[in-house]
Amino acid sequence: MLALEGIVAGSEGFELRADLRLEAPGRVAVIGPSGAGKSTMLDVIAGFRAPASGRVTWQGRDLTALPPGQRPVATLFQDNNLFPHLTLHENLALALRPRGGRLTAEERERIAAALERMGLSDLSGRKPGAVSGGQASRAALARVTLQDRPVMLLDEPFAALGPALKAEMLAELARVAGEMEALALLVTHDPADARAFAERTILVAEGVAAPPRETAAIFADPPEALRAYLGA
Ligand SMILES: Nc1ncnc2c1ncn2[C@@H]1O[C@H](COP(=O)(O)OP(=O)(O)OP(=O)(O)O)[C@@H](O)[C@H]1O
Repeated sequence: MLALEGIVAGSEGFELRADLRLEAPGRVAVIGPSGAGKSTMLDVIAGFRAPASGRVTWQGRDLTALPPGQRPVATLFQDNNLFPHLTLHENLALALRPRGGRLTAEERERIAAALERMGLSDLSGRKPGAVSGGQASRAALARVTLQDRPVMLLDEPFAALGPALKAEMLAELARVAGEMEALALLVTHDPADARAFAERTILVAEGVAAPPRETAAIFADPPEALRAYLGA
């Protein structure tokens, strides 16, 4: 269980409040208007932003004071975080050895397996600029899975892809999150993504991240803020 307890966070002139619990494993969408605070909430969970008050706990353990690298959290953002000057294999190696250094045989095997699972074995020596957008997205996803953390935060990771490829990547993400028994939080602007991917959905609007509701239920009977956002 990941819990945000009495969280207040933000920057000048903006405040987000969150009081909610998320059962793990699970797939959760985070939806709401631009500037509502979706990324702020993810930053608080990842440890990139300290809340003004409240705490973040995982399985009852207080994470609030821990730096990002010591949290059980892996993140994937829209620009997919791959280093352009490194090959796909080297990018994945960094997930295991952030400070560089020689890989062990076991680490090499894990990287090879992660690339294979994403159908990228033949492309491991290429740089991100020399593969397609979908292949780069798959490599970024492989990198997140290698980190092997039970909480995965995904901030519009596939927004740059076309609809068919995005649907394929969401299915892939659902599959790996299931295999890893992870809690996956997906920020998206597209209600179809939430419907396709998430069992539960958090609405972030008017300065509040609401407790998650069943995705089908929240879209069947949207609260006013979601109705306004959807233009319904
Ligand atoms: N580094 C920053 N400095 C100052 N204000 C910021 C900063 N980052 C975000 N904000 C403000 O905080 C508020 C919430 O931003 P946030 O990025 O969390 O929203 P969001 O819901 O993720 O938006 P989007 O859907 O557009 O990505 C916004 O009003 C934004 O302008």
